[in-house]
Amino acid sequence: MKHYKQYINGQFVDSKATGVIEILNPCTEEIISTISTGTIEDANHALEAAQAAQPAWEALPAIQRAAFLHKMADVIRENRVFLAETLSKEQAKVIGLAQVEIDVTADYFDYNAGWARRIEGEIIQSDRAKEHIYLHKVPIGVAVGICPWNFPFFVMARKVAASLVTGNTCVIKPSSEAPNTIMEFAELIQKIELPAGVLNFVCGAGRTVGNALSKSPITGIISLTGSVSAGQQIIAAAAENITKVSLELGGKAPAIVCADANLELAVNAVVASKVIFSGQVCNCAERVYVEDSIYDEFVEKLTKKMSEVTVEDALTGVNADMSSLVSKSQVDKISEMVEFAKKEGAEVLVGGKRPEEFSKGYFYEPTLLTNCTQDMQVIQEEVFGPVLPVLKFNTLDEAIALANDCQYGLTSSIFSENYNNIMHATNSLQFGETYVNREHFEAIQGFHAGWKKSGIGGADGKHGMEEYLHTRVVYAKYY
Ligand SMILES: NC(=O)C1=CN([C@@H]2O[C@H](COP(=O)(O)OP(=O)(O)OC[C@H]3O[C@@H](n4cnc5c(N)ncnc54)[C@H](O)[C@@H]3O)[C@@H](O)[C@H]2O)C=CC1
Ligand SMILES: O=C(O)[C@@H](O)[C@@H]1OC[C@H](O)[C@H]1O
Repeated sequence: MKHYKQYINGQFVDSKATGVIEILNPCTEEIISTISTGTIEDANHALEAAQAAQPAWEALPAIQRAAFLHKMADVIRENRVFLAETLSKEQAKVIGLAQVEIDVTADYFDYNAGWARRIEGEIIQSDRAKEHIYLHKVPIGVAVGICPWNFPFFVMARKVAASLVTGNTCVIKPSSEAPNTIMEFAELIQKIELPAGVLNFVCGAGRTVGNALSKSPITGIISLTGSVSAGQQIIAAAAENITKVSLELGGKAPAIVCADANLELAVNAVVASKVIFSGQVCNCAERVYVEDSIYDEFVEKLTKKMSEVTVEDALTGVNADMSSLVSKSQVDKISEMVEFAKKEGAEVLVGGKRPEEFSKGYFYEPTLLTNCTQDMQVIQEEVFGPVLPVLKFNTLDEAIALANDCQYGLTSSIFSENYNNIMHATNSLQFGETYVNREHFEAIQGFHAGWKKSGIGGADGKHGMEEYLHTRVVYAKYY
């Protein structure tokens, strides 16, 4: 069985930690690899390597830094099937979606390489004669990327590509639930001869390795994708040095379905927004508000569609819609939330339990709940699984108020054929993203950013790239 070492300063090295974390295939519960529990010394060693490598990396013309990103994209494409299988096995992502994640990640590196010639400053008119005010955009220094397990490979690229093209060096900490694909990538890119220390990968626990990366004075920016609780702990650790944070945390996305919506389209989009990666995505539809006059018809169609969702082994179920959840703790959490919702009065129309046909794995049935009320736990707290609660509304203003009654503010959607409804909703929903008549999923050239407890800062596009830049202002007086 493979043991992944730490990748620090251009070398694969053993951690001094004696403990290992076992990585399971969630569908079979078989141990497929191990990583080190990691140490604070590993984290500091990686940060020191990144710090030492940074001035020379920044000094390279951006177009030369971008050339390395294109090479990373090429390596991913050359190994696309192997990487997709690795990803599918370590986290139970259905193979089709795993392949999409790998392919989009290659595109992401190419896309970010495209910023090389577009990192632009400004020249501003001064109030003084013979003076120019220059705004320079400069790298922050060392970027730390702390990754989640749900889209581990893509999210790693989000942090690496934007930080490297802007002239930062980078330390990545993969999630201990799904480090394999990232660590295989670390091995595969050896052939591109990236200067040592520019990109480092340190595995280990969040509370030790992640914490050390977050509180070090070397770290210039910490980008986390993960839970609210990890975000809060990282803010506390970053407070010591007032280190910049960019946090993409949880979500509780509402989907609003108006009476004038195209119901077929709405049903398909809502289900797609729920079952992608078994509902374990921050974007996923977590609650649906349906206008009273179409409620029965919509729920009937939704029941049919949710009943048709197929659940299979991630690697062999080539056409499956979803597979196992990522871990025992995820399936236990979701089972408890559904049981609690039932106690609070919810009615289960589809699913509501672990499927009997799997003797191993952390599977949970696609689940549809009705008879829900706004104050229930399943409406207020993130489920992060294949559970869809449905509620009724009478007016659009009521639906918007219910949607906004939430601690999160990442994604949301509205289904309507009425331009005024759509404009009113998109202007009133307190969410970083609103999708109109389509499923919830962002584009690499957009800006993925949550409001409220969903985060600070954001990723993707021009604004995501600029997260990794400081502004230096020079007042240049001449005679
Ligand atoms: N927004 C998102 O994309 C994600 C949200 N989640 C939510 O979080 C829940 C728990 O999943 P976990 O894997 O435990 O997520 P988590 O938030 O604990 O882990 C995400 C990453 O943060 C690291 N981390 C955790 N605590 C840290 C700390 N104190 N300092 C520095 N790094 C730290 C972890 O090692 C991991 O690499 C899920 O049920 C889901 O609700 C989980 C993964 C992704
Ligand atoms: O769920 C999230 O927060 C992210 O991990 C997710 O990864 C791929 C999607 O594009 C992101 O929103």
